[in-house]
Amino acid sequence: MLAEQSIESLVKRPEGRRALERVLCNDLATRRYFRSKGRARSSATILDAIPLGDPSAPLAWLLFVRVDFASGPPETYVLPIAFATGERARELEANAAHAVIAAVRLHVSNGHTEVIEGTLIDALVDPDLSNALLRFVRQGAKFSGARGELRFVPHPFLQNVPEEATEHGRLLSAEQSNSILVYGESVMLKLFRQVEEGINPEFEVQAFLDAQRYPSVPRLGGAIEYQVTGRDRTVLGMVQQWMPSRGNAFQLALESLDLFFDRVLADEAARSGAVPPLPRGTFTERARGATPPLAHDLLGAQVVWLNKLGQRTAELHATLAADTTDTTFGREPYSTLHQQSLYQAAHTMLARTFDALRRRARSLPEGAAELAREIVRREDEVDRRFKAIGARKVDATRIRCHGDFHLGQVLFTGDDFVFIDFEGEPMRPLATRRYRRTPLRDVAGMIRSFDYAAASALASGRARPEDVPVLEPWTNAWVAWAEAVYLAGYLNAAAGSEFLPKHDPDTDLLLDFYVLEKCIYEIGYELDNRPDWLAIPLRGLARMLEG
Ligand SMILES: Nc1ncnc2c1ncn2[C@@H]1O[C@H](COP(=O)(O)OP(=O)(O)O)[C@@H](O)[C@H]1O
Ligand SMILES: O=P(O)(O)O[C@H]1O[C@H](CO)[C@@H](O[C@H]2O[C@H](CO)[C@@H](O)[C@H](O)[C@H]2O)[C@H](O)[C@H]1O
Repeated sequence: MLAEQSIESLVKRPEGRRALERVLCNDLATRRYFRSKGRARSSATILDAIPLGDPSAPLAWLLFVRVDFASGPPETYVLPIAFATGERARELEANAAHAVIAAVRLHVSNGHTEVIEGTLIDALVDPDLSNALLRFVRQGAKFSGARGELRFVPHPFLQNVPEEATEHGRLLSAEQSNSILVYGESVMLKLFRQVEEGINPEFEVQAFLDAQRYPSVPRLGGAIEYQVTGRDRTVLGMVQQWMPSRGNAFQLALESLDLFFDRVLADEAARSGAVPPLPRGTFTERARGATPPLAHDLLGAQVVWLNKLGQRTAELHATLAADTTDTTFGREPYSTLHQQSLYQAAHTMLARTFDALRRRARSLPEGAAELAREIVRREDEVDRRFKAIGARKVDATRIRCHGDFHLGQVLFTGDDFVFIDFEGEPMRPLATRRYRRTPLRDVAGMIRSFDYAAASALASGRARPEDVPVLEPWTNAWVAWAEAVYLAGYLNAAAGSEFLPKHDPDTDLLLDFYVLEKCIYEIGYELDNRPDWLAIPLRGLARMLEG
């Protein structure tokens, strides 16, 4: 139990602070947003502590905590903390255990010493703080810590949303890379958990698309910035339009797959062992060929939405590729040097990921352990596939992209799609997430996502175990046709655009490289964050190596 005189002395007095730092060093590593779960931590240091609200009685403290590791660069996280006592503390311990950080005993002296026991919590679950945060943005509030200043900056969209419509903030979910507070039905605030000095790609791309009046993203409502004197400003959070939706496209795909499973199981031929032929050829050949009646039967109504998703993806890329005076956007040609560096980066990621698979072989979940053992033997084969990217000059264009494009980043409004989360892949350093790349990298991310949706639908337990062998070949066909229809929608809408390679073999080469690269990234991501999902990219990789 932590013991101090007040929360202020806990975060400021050297002894209190050191005890809190020891607690945080362990606590942070258990959070979904903590990036380097596989690295040995050496210590945590509170770099700054900013009182939120009236400095003499703050609602919460915003901590900047640097975590150091046995080797490699440190990481800094943002953590709003508050003290809960009595009924409130007990309620949180029972119903929101994820928000609890530590038990605290305060020895408060007001003439006599009073002992108050309570709980240190992640303050985002406190409705008073969530409501105050949006109020701070509306007011353009500023707060100071020992090192830096916190600034809340409103944008016009928020000024036009009446206060009554945003009265009650609620924390969306604890299981995200970042934390989201939703206010009524119209506004949300996202707090980025990892602080990296430099420009935040999500805010930057969102602001660019907002300025271009691009319709398929939420409007930007404001920002939360932090600045240490003499250093670059860091965006810690942003306010955005909340888009009412029927869920994300991953959920939509799962619903479609459920219906699809019913159709397959109702089919006599399928039940007696008939398997569908898989489409042949390269990515572009499959997409450019006519969609056969079988694919229409398999996909049902999804043909329409997959095609539209492809079209909307191309429109997003066309906006990101637009002529602009902003030198961090716009187009750049491919060069052999760039192609070589793509190979080097993929080679390094492959080696690091496969090393981690080997190191953790004993602790892998049952379904993944055997697959992992087999796949690590094929490292050279994967590496050779990556090497193809440098074998000849590719005639392609690089632009700023979404960066971590998958079905979960697409909201389905009922008849259309909205794109969110332009942060890039959270496992990569900030600077590399801002590079210009071929937009086919986003397309490759989406292609991988069809495989994820199909694999998780099969593993969801909805299908009876004895039906899984019947469903498997049909599910593979669903994935192949979903890919082809999505890509057809993309290629048609992007035809003639400068961001699309002029020649299909170049498109195929880039897609092949990036689908493989995403799959290796996913292995690393699942290993660190969701080992129960690890079998999905491992199987995906095995299939790619067969194909
Ligand atoms: N502007 C928005 N409108 C409606 N829902 C949203 C919006 N932004 C995010 N969400 C919801 O929050 C979830 C997590 O958002 P996301 O930006 O992907 O967070 P993270 O950065 O933590 O990955 C999304 O899957 C979606 O359900
Ligand atoms: O959504 P984030 O920005 O946090 O992205 C990370 O987490 C994703 C999972 O939440 C992960 O996506 C992988 O799982 C998805 C299903 O949950 C699937 O749709 C994606 O295709 C698959 O890559 C993403 O890779 C990671 O960066």
